[in-house]
Amino acid sequence: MTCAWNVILLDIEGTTSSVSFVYDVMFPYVLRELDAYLDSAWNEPGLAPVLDQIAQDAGSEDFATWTADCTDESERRAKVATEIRRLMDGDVKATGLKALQGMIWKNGFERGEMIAQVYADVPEALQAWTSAGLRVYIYSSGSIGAQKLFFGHSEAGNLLQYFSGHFDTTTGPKQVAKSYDTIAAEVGEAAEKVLFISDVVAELDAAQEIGMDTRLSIRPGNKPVKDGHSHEAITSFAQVSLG
Ligand SMILES: CSCCC(=O)C(=O)COP(=O)(O)O
Ligand SMILES: [Mg+2]
Repeated sequence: MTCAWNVILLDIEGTTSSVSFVYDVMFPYVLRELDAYLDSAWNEPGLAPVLDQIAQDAGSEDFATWTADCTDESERRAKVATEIRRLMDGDVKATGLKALQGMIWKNGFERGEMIAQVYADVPEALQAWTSAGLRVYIYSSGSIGAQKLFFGHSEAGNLLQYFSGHFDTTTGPKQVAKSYDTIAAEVGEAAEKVLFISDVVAELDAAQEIGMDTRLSIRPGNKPVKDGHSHEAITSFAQVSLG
């Protein structure tokens, strides 16, 4: 059997998994744990680059410059917590925020306080696609660390074995065509050999602009999509026909 694609690239929220799991379980977990996490992890070396990224996302050079007006560490921590809450209120998909969320979710997934929801057709499709010789990658606004925690602790078990790799916003914004060019180059395929599935038309438009094939994911609870787009819609991965 010859297949139209060599690679399937997947979004998470609204595609493999429900928007409500992210908004009603994962984001509240971050808001609940944020202050305690910042207190306990403040001096850990892994936090420093994330704080620099949060400062850069806010338009500053680095964390030291961004917090130059703070008189002590508790003021610096409070400034970070306020910024994280502001970004989450606006659902901003900033790279630093996403990295910090991933670090906070680590405890939740590893202690079994959260188990990632995936649609029932997802594990079956991952199995079928990889058995057919396709490579599957994730491209999500969630950090690569968060993606690995998520699929490593799903209600269908550890699904990481199915993925050949992961991309997040460190590759570029999801609504920008150049990001998909970079991904095609990194996975070593012509854009035409990549199928991208997402719930967001602007992301699909960007992928289509460079020649990727696309499917619009329609799942319960997704934001309604306006007519007039040029993407075939699917309600289940079982509708992806390998030819
Ligand atoms: C494990 S990713 C958690 C969900 C998340 O934070 C997010 O922003 C998902 O965005 P997507 O690009 O997958 O729609
Ligand atoms: Mg999505």
